[in-house]
Amino acid sequence: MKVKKETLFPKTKIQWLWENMKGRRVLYVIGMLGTVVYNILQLTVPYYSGRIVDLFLSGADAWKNMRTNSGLFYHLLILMIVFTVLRGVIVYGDCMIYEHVSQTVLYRVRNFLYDKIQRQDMTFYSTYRTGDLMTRVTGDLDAVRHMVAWVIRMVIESFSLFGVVAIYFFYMNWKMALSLLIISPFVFFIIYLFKNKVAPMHAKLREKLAQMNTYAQENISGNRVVKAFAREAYEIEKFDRANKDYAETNKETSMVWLKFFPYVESIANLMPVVMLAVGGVFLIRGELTMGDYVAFSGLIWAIANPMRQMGNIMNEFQRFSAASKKVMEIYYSEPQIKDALDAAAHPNRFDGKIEFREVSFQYEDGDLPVLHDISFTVKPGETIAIMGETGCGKTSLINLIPRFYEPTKGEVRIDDIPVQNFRLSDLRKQIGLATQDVLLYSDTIEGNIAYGDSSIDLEEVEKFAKYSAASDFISKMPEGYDTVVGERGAGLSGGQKQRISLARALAVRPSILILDDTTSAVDMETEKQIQEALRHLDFSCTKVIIAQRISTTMMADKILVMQHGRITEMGNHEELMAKKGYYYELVQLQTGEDLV
Ligand SMILES: Nc1ncnc2c1ncn2[C@@H]1O[C@H](COP(=O)(O)OP(=O)(O)OP(=O)(O)O)[C@@H](O)[C@H]1O
Repeated sequence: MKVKKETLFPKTKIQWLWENMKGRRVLYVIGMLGTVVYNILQLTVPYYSGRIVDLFLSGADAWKNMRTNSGLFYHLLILMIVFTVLRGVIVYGDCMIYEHVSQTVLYRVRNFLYDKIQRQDMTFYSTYRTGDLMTRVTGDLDAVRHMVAWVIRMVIESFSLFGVVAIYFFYMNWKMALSLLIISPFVFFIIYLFKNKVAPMHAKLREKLAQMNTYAQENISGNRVVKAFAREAYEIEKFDRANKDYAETNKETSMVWLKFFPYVESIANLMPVVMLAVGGVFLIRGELTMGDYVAFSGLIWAIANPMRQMGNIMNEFQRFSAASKKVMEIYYSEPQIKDALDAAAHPNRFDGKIEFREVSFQYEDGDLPVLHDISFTVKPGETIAIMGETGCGKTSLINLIPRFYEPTKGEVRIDDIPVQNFRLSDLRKQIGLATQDVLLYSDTIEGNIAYGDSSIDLEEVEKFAKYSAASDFISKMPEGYDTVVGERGAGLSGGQKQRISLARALAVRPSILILDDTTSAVDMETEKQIQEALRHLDFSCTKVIIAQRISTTMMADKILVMQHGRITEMGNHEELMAKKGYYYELVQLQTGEDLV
């Protein structure tokens, strides 16, 4: 599949969030309503304070009221306390709701992404770097969680607080309210300008983080190469540069707000000044009671703080925007290679006939085709050997059998059925593959061999290890088949890893066995043993073997010689020797070295 960097998503970011809140939406709406409610309750303290001041502290009858109407005083005081406690309880419950829903979204999206990534095809893996993918499922996803848990809450909090208090201000004294609120549109304009500046910064920041994570991941997994070339200092410096770059971009992003902050802060700070000046005049003129003045000043923060908070919210919103785009890119990505809608189930073993019909192939990011008009047939149970100089297209050819890639022209058939007509799982279950680059899991040797079919018992594992000439060295290990091989099979030689990988491919009893230079690192004697074992497997199996050694190819029923993506010679050992072409020359060359 061609993974487009600029993808149009079927849903907006907020719709996508909403979709992933399924099952928790009602709870989330309750949370949002709770936010509005506890912000309304913010009014109660200044309201009751205002009334207490007017009735019992500053009014002309204050002292008299206190003596004759002390019940009301305590009543107001108790209500103030009750509402304060109630507000505290709602805030607590509300925080729990936001946290709970955000964790649910995080869990759901993370699982979904992992599932998506697992099902992607080869092009996806060559398009995305591991560090970048890791950033998407960790840092980017956390920005999404933060949106649900904090940003949305802050938006509701700021707007509801601002709105409720503005209405209350107008209710108390519209002239006073207007004087205070008239400057607020400037803040929105400043925030709008800020948004335009900070949005690209967050996109850049996110790329820098992915770059840094990629360096870290590559260095950790490639530590042996680093050590072999004594490049530790170089790698440390490279990471340091990426780290510094990230830190600088982070700083730059923060600085953007600092450019706008003084204006917003000045406007917010102007509020108490306006309050003092205009409120004072209104008090003197008798247009405002002392109680209302107290209520106004007790709530002035509720107008100023949302203004201050706005920058922060916009900043976090842009972070979410940059991160969610990256997450959604994976979320909505579809592999090109997937089951055809009419793919029929094929649970039985294949006979093992393989046919390439005028197959050409080019990688999507490649400039030129790597395979040209490849045609050949392998009968069930036969062994075909593919040879040719490095880069001539051998691996590309065998990758078309399990549909890791699709031919750009022509058709690959198994048992006379185009491979596209099988379900991918049915097709791949019937193929045992040992790749050039051996990757063993951090598991026991037994676990690694039984990876494709965990139902097989130790006895069978031992049998497959015998086929691949691995049983001798495994039994010499102190813990035998229980030996845990580290990440990438550390602690084993290249040839040992290859033999375990071969046993793993055989352990699924495949109808088609594909070996990509699997015995290149084993000695001649061991390779002979393996070839002999492969001829006497206790199940029928067509073998496709990429090999460079004549000792392997001469036993094959058919040999394909490839040059520059084309088949230049085809036949068995005797036929190709008689041709006196490239194969003959190779035999001459190797006979002097290997075959005596
Ligand atoms: N994922 C890829 N994307 C783009 N080009 C690729 C990719 N993999 C291989 N190629 C190119 O395709 C060509 C054939 O590569 P391939 O791995 O099939 O050769 P090979 O014969 O198996 O080589 P070797 O013997 O070294 O393993 C090479 O030119 C290689 O650069």
